[in-house]
Amino acid sequence: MKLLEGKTVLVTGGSTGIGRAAAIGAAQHGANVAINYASSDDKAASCVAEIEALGQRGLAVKGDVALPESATDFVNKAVEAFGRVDVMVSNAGICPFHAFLDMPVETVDRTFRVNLHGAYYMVQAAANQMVRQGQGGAIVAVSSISALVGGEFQTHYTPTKAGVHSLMQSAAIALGKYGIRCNSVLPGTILTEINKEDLADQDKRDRMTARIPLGRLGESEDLAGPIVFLASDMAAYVTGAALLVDGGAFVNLQ
Ligand SMILES: NC(=O)C1=CN([C@@H]2O[C@H](COP(=O)(O)OP(=O)(O)OC[C@H]3O[C@@H](n4cnc5c(N)ncnc54)[C@H](OP(=O)(O)O)[C@@H]3O)[C@@H](O)[C@H]2O)C=CC1
Ligand SMILES: C[C@H](O)[C@@H]1OC(=O)[C@H](O)[C@@H]1O
Repeated sequence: MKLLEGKTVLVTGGSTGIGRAAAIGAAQHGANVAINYASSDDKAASCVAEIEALGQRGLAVKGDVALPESATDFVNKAVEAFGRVDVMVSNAGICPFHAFLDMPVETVDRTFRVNLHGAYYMVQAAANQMVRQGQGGAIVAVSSISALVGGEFQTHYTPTKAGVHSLMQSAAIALGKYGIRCNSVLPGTILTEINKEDLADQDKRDRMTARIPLGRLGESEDLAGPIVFLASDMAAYVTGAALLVDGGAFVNLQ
């Protein structure tokens, strides 16, 4: 059964990792998909090619999510190409690992702007388009297990993920009257570009893996199903929810 037949899905940070897996998952479920990305032209083009190979329409729009104008530009270009927006997956994010006491101001500022401000502008732009269309919609934000727990080298990052989680809760209230559902996924540790360097440390990798009841770190594709589900009518009565997708890591205290 295809869950997103005929829908238009927008994904920020769709060139690689979780965003790319979400974009391909949406196309496999019958959606036309527009992706935003920051700089990886070749990877964005190859994602569009993969969407088109699935028989769907694809579009890549370059833009820094930290800038409010990137959000309106992304939504406008998607509407120009596909006529409407049914789903926004707000996913783009960065995590430049760094110690707390000497954290550069620029690193804090950039991480907040990309991860939190970026999500805010994208969600707002998509919601305005959905309200104009008058037929509801679905917004799925990629938050993190890090919205709930800390990280020594992520003091600038975990607050942004808690912020994204909170944004989805407040947006669910603000947008419910328009039939727009807002939910977040909370991935655990997923093997992508964002943590390639950090997880090159085999000791850390082994420690992270040992905490996971399902016995392995996640792959980007592990997020595709949960994101497609929350975006689809199968989740018609789900809003303001947060779905952990972490192999059980969060609950594994002892
Ligand atoms: N991997 C993990 O363990 C976890 C990841 N997450 C979250 O998942 C999301 C995706 O991360 P992940 O797939 O792992 O990372 P990747 O580094 O693989 O992908 C990041 C994506 O975001 C895009 N991006 C980065 N900065 C910007 C920007 N300023 N404007 C627009 N696009 C941007 C990148 O585009 P480009 O390629 O062009 O730079 C790329 O498409 C993030 O929000 C992250 O916080 C949450 C929990 C765990
Ligand atoms: C990038 C990290 O490996 C990853 O990001 C998160 O949000 C997870 O908590 C992991 O720490």
